[in-house]
Amino acid sequence: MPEVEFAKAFEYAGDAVVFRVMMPRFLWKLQNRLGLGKEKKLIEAGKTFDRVCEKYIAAKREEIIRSQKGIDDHVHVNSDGESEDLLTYHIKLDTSKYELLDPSDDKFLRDTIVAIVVAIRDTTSSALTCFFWLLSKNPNVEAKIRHEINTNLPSLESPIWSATDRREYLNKLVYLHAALYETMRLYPPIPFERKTSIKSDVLPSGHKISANTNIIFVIYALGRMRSIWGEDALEFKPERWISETGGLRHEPSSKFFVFNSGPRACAGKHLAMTSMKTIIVEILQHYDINLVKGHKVEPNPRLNLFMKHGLRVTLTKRCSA
Ligand code: HEM
Repeated sequence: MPEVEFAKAFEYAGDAVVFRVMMPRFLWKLQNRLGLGKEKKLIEAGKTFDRVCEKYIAAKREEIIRSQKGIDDHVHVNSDGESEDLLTYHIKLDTSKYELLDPSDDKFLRDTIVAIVVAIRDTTSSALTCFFWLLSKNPNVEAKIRHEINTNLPSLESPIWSATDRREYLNKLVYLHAALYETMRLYPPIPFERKTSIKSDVLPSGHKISANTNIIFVIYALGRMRSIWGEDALEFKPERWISETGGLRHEPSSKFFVFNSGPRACAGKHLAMTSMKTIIVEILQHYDINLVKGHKVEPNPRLNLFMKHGLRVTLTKRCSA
C-alpha cells in the first residue's frame, strides 16, 4: 500500500500521545523543547495537519460561497442540514448557540477535522480488521452471519439501500451486532485510557487518590477478565451477547467499556455500529474473504489497537445466485 502522508501523521501523533501518557511530564516537555524523538515526529505531524486541513478548509469555504451565490448547486447542503458534510456543518455553525466556538477561525476547523478523523478512522478500521481476522478463524460464526444477512436482507438486486431503509434492515442483524461487540470485547480499538482526578477522591475499589492523579485503565484487560466475563472470557463467542429471547443482551457500559462510560462516553457509538455493519454486509454479500496463508497476525496495542503487519487477505468475488 502506498504511504499516505496525512495517515502517517496520525500514526506519529498517536505514538507521541502514548509516550506522553507513559512518561514523566518533564521528559516529553524537554524532548518537545529540543525537538527530539517522538515529540519531533509530533511537531512534524502538526505541520502536516495544518497544511492538509488548510487546503480542505479553503476549498470548502470557496464551495459554500459559490453555492450561496447560486454558481454551484452540487454542494451537499439542504435547508434542514440533513445531508450536510461535517466540515460544512462546522463552518456554518450557529454562533449564537455555541458562543465559544469560532467557525471563522481556521485553527478551530483544523482541530475539529483532526478530532473527527481520530475518533472515526482508526477505531472503526481497527474493529473491522479484527472482526475479519476472527471471522477467518471461526467459519461457523461467518456461516451464521451470512445466513442472518440472507434471511433478513432483500436480495442483492433489490435497491434497498436508501438511508431510511438501512437502519431498519441493519437492526435485524442481531448476531452480526453480537459478533462485532464480541470482537471489540477481546480487541478493543482503544485498548487503554488515562483519566486524571481534578480533586482527591475514593475509587469504587476503595483506593484513595489525591488530586492530579493519573489513572491508566486497560480496556484490553477488562474485556478478558474471568471475574467479569466468566470462565470462557478468552473465547470468541458472539452467543454471549444473545439473550434468551433472541435479542441483544444488554451489558452496562461500566462492564463493556469499549465505548467508555459516563458523560464522556463515545458520541459516535451508533454511527460506528451502523457504518461497520454496512461495510461488513457489503463485503460479505459480494466477496469471500480469506486470510493469506502464512501471514503473521499480531495485534499491536498503541493509541489504537493495530495489526502490526496489517491483515493480508484475498477477496474472491461471489457469484450472485
Ligand atoms: C468502533 C468504533 C469506536 C470506538 C471503539 C470508540 C470509542 C470511544 C472511546 C473509548 C471514547 C472515549 C475517549 C476518551 O475518553 O479518552 C470515545 C469518544 C468519542 N468518540 Fe468514539 N469510538 C468509535 C467510533 C466513533 C465514531 C464513528 C465517531 C463519530 C463521530 C466517534 C465520536 C466520538 C466522540 C465525538 C468522542 C468524544 C466524546 C466526548 O468526549 O464527549 N467515535 N470513543
